[in-house]
Amino acid sequence: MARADWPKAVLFDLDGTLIDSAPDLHAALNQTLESYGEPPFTLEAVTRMIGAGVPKLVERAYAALDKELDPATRDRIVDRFLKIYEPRSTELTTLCAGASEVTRSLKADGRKIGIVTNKPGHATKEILQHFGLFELMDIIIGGDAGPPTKPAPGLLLLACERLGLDPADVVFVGDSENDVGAGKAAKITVVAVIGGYTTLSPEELAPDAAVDSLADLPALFQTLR
Ligand SMILES: O=C(O)COP(=O)(O)O
Ligand SMILES: [Mg+2]
Repeated sequence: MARADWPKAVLFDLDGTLIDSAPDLHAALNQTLESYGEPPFTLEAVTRMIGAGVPKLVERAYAALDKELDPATRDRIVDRFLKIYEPRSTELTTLCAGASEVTRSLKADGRKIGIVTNKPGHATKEILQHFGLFELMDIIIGGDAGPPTKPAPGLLLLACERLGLDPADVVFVGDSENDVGAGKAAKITVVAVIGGYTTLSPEELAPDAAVDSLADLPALFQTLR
């Protein structure tokens, strides 16, 4: 039987799914690297490093420079990166097509909506405020919320718990292998928006369903019910 109230909540990944944040992450990473005397990366190279949170972004940049970081040094670089990134996190960042419309229309339909991102919570909230999405969200879980980051299931499960919902009543929408992995581990239906920050093909990503654009989500939910 079709369940018009399913899904009860739609959780969204942030970077590469609702926002194109790579240009600001790229600029902030290069400024951080420059401050340590390291050379810059191209936007394309940095885009491939995004998706697993800031500590991994820093680790991946140094790995690409053939440098290993001890945890204390990495944490210092992460702190400097965040000091540079946070005040400029919406300078070049744009909303993905349909992000504002689809979140508003799902909410108007009576569904809960939220964000589950590996990006730290403070930067996440600032960015959502800037784009007028903060007030709309029923739940915002950042990468520093406590549980291990995606692809582990903990951030998604924390969102479900705080919403008081069973994972079976929730859909997660993301762009990368971290999102698909987390959704599957949490037993949450996971939809991939094609064209975000991943080097994998849709077949390799293997989500429960895929859409070319955020605007296709409401119609997809009808077919998944
Ligand atoms: O901060 C990141 O690297 C990724 O964040 P995301 O989980 O919103 O894609
Ligand atoms: Mg993402």
